[in-house]
Amino acid sequence: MARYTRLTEPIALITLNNPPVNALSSAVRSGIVDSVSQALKDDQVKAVVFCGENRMFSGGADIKEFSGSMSGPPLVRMIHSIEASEKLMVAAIEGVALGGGLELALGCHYRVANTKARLGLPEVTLGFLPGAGGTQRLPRLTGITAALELITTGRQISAQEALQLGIVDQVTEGNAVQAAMELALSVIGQPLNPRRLSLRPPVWSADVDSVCEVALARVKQHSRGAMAPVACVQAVRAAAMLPYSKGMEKERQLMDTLFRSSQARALQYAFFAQRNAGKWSLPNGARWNNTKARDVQRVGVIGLGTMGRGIAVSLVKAGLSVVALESDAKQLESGKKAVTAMLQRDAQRRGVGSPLHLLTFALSFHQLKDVDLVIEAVFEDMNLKKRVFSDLCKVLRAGTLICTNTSGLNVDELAKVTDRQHLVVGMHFFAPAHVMKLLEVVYGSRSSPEAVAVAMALGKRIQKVCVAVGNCPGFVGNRMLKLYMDQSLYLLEEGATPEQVDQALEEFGFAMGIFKVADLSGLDVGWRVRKASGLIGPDIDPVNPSRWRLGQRYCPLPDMLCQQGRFGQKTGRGWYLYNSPGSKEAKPDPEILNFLEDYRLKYGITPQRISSQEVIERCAFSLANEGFRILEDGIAAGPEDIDVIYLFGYGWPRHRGGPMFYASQVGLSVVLEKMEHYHRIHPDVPSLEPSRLLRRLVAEGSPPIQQWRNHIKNLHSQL
Ligand SMILES: CCCCCC/C=C/CC(=O)SCCNC(=O)CCNC(=O)[C@H](O)C(C)(C)COP(=O)(O)OP(=O)(O)OC[C@H]1O[C@@H](n2cnc3c(N)ncnc32)[C@H](O)[C@@H]1OP(=O)(O)O
Repeated sequence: MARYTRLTEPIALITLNNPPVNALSSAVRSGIVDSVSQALKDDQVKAVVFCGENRMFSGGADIKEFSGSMSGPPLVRMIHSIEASEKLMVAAIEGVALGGGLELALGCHYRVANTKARLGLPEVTLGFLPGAGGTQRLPRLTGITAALELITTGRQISAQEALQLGIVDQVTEGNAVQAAMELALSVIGQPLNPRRLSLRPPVWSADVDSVCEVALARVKQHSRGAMAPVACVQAVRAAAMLPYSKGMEKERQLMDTLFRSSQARALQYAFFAQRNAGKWSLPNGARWNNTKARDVQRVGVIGLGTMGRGIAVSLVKAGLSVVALESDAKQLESGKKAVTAMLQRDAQRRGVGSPLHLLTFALSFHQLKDVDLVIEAVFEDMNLKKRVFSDLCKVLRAGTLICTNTSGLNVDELAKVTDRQHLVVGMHFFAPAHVMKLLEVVYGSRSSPEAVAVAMALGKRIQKVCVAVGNCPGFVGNRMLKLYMDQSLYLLEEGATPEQVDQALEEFGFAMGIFKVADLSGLDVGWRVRKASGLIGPDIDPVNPSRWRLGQRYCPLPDMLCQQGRFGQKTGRGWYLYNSPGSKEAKPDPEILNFLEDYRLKYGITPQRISSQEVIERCAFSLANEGFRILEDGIAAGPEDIDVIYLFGYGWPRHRGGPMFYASQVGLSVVLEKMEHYHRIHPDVPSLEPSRLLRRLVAEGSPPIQQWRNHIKNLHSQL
């Protein structure tokens, strides 16, 4: 787990060996301690170089070990003894040095990095802080402003930036181990005390307090209830104010509180859930590791509206050739202008060359004849999409995949109009498609494993977090969203205001409440969908619309807003009021309060006082309850996939893990009890009825979320 090599020079090499990322597991730490002691005993050895197997220094502590009882040599003590050693210690950083990996390097007396290396202290993203001296040593190198930024965000930096900040002493284009050995030979014999960061005085400056205040305000605004970023600021402040040993004490105290917190558990769960999502499986047994994805180089994008533009930009940025098609010259011209501007801005920002040569604009389907895959991103209308699909089949080569960007239409129905049902899959992008990380890859009943593999690989290539899901109305994300939206609307009917619901959700950790999100997306989008699905029609009285449709409770409030031309931000009025159309700052609108009062009066609803707790329970538990139904239906492979979808597509606060994880943390029996309670009060809302799987899990003793898969009958995935 750590290999000791005695070189011909007076140098010993210690190689961390724990693929794939050389995580500092208990065995690796033991190996390091033994190797260091071997080097210290050898009189011929004057210096030690640390490196990682396969040109990967270290991805930090082994996150898998955090859920068990930690054994082996503690990281803090190990790093301390490396720093205190009388022999020269040099870190040769290639690949990544993250978390404990970077803390180990900070314990060395010198650091050399390859130009391609990336460094960072991402512990905050796992719910704690760099607790192996990172919060005390880094500020002593970089000063507190840079340390605060790096530690509270977990941002990874390039070797070049690390050099500018003083984190590494040298950057090399060549082999970092070789460069580290050369550096070691040139400094052997020089005094080590000035190189021991713990011996440096705190980088006190008169404005420590104000710098920390600013950082605290920033993290509080960004992280909405997450504890770790706040603790990171406190630890760095201690580095600036206290001697090293006292600062370390503070770091340990803060770490003790964070390490076993529910937030840390949620964030670590999210880390693995995100990685598990790539390990897709289909009901027929096909899986990520038994299906080959063929290469895709040229992609057609049909439709250059908001979604098509974002998709084209993502593809080009990843180095793929794109043929972007529109139906008329005017739309093509406006799409071309927008896509070109987006790509140019991005290239400028990243300081790279313009990739516009990868892009062709077209008006004729014939120009798609040589592409390997098409992503159709036309308007969300089944008939229009069907027309596009059948036209495509006339020009595409036999093996070309056809993907539809749809937020919920039936992929099987679309596939039926093609000559290649096995090559049709859904690709549900989220707006704006070049920014949002989530991609639901929807397999239909006829989609071949290869087609799913290709879509998943393409999604990964364009840096999306891809989740394979089955075909049902709304797939996973929007199927659940509908119930969440319904509950928020019922809460308005029953007495809440949009700001009250949004405030409760934002205090829970959502970046934006559901009504603000609705205003941002445009209320007309859902209105059109409801019209198309027959929920709104000529037989509905526009003045006194029915609150009962298709056999269940229905809230006509959003339709009534749309009738008034209140489409959200774009019209300057929606659930909130905006200074002007397109403006982003949402202000409570007294007109809406009057409108809600009149509405309740008209329908004889006596307004109730709705607590924030009820808002969260009805919204979050409804989401989880539908998630259980989705698992029973075999639409998602496991609870982790559902949570990943909510984390990356719907703004669910990461420190709460996702709706399924949240339900598991609150306790399944509590969720069941609450759902039974709300269903009793609202028998006209069938979705509030507890799902069968939730009942079964409670009856079977509420197993931990990692074991739910064993209790799901329809489940095909065995991670
Ligand atoms: C009071 C107690 C005191 C305890 C002190 C504890 C101190 C902790 C300090 C720390 O070091 S915490 C860990 C900090 N490190 C990180 O957060 C890094 C996490 N990893 C990454 O960011 C990435 O994985 C990567 C290293 C940049 C590599 O990215 P890449 O895209 O190339 O691969 P992945 O698919 O992400 O990962 C491959 C594989 O490796 C697993 N893995 C990655 N990092 C770790 C890790 N630190 N521990 C355990 N496992 C790790 C990952 O899960 C993948 O596994 P799979 O099975 O192949 O899916």
